[in-house]
Amino acid sequence: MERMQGEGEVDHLERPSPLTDKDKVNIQDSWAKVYQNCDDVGVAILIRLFVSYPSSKQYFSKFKNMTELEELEKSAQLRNHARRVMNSINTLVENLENPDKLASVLKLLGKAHALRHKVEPVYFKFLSGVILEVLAEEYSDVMTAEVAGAWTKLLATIYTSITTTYKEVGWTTLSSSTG
Ligand code: HEM
Repeated sequence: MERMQGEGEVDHLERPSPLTDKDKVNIQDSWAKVYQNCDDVGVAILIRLFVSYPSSKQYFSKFKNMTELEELEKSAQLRNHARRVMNSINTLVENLENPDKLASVLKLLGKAHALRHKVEPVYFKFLSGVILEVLAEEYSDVMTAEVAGAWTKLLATIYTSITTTYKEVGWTTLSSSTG
């Protein structure tokens, strides 16, 4: 069953605080391990999103009607998006010291998802929660409370930046005008 919107577990994503130097090192070190299994982890994250929040499949023309897990796992569109998500996160992690680059990558992402793919911003919040969940499960040795805290901050920054871009491109007007 679809999880409820606005669950407490992801509420903290709305209150980002700046990354400390220690946070940056924690993110980079843990990501280096995760990124070694880029394809598998990316697919695991997206599958978890689509299983926990089935309505998130609506945006993907090729698998929006798929319900079988095995079928979903094989979808080229799912695997491509998994790779794109992982590569984008990799770019962000590589540029933690470069706020201008971070801002421009996030702005492009926000624009593409708002204007081209028309994804409701709440799905970015769901995806952030799912990323934290899957990393905690699959990399429990690496994801100490401190490391998880650093990731929570980064994901909160991503979410805030995406929602800011959505507002800039007029998403509020768009959704209220279409009911
Ligand atoms: C951290 C979060 C995310 C990242 C980094 C990300 C990244 C990307 C990238 C790089 C692309 C391809 C470039 C483009 O079209 O501009 C893309 C396409 C797309 N994204 Fe995302 N995405 C994220 C979250 C989401 C979410 C939450 C959804 C919907 C539930 C979504 C739906 C889509 C769709 C439908 C496409 C087009 C797919 C296609 O053409 O096959 N994305 N995403």
